[in-house]
This record gives sequence, structure tokens and C-alpha cells, in this order.
Amino acid sequence: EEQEEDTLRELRLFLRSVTERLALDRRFKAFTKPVDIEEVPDYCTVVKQPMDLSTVLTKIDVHSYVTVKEFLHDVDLIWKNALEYNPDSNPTDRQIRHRACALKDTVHSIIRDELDEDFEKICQKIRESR
Ligand SMILES: CC(=O)c1csc(NC(=O)C2C[NH2+]C2)n1
Repeated sequence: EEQEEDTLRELRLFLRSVTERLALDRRFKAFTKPVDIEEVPDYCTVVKQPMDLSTVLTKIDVHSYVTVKEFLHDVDLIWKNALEYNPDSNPTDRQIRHRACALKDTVHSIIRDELDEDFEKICQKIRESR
């Protein structure tokens, strides 16, 4: 009903605010757009479910997320994929892994600081009812 749409509108505003802050952080530049598989041809052989911040923004706008948990699952894909694709000890791999760890810690810290657990509980009830 209308109250549910009010809740989901507030969820989308919160998720856009979080995602835009991440996309503006220069450390996370490599995570802002899909990996170009013409530039990185073996990417799709290693990473089975690519994800990036621009795709997350699109998913927010097409109402893909009904809970913060679903949003976090996609943002967790971004940094987990980076750890998986960049496992080596060379400086380039190490730098992107460091940035992946920073992305993980930053998004979880924002959610802990800014998400009211009762709000997420209402979102979960909406998800279970659909
Ligand atoms: C987004 C992401 O994880 C990404 C983009 S390029 C890349 N890694 C490299 O280009 C090479 C350094 N070792 C492979 N990782």
C-alpha cells in the first residue's frame, strides 16, 4: 500500500546517497564502471557475477532493491570480485586489493552508522510479503 511505497522511496534515497559517496571517492575509481572485457579479456572467465557502482545505481532506479541487505549483497560482489581477480603479490594487484578492502570497510561502516535497524526490519517485511 502507500506506506510501503513511502518506505521504498526512502530506501532508494538512502541507497543513492551511500552509492554516490562511494562513487566520488577516488580510491574506488576502478569500481565505478563495468570492467571492459575488451581491455581485460579473461575477466569473465574468473568473475562469474560482475558488479560495479554504476550498475548498482541503475538497479536502485529500477527498484531492484527492497532491502539494504540486497543492496549490500551487490556492493559486496564488487570488492569480493576484485580480491578474486587480483590475487597476486605484484604492486598492482596489492593496490586494488587494498582499495577493495577499503570499499568493504567503508560501506559497512556507513550502513552501521546511518541505517536504523527498525527501518531495515520494515523493508524485510515488505520483501517477505511480495
Ligand atoms: C575492477 C577490478 O577488479 C580490476 C580492473 S583491472 C584489474 N586488474 C588488472 O588489470 C590486472 C592487475 N592484475 C590483473 N582488476
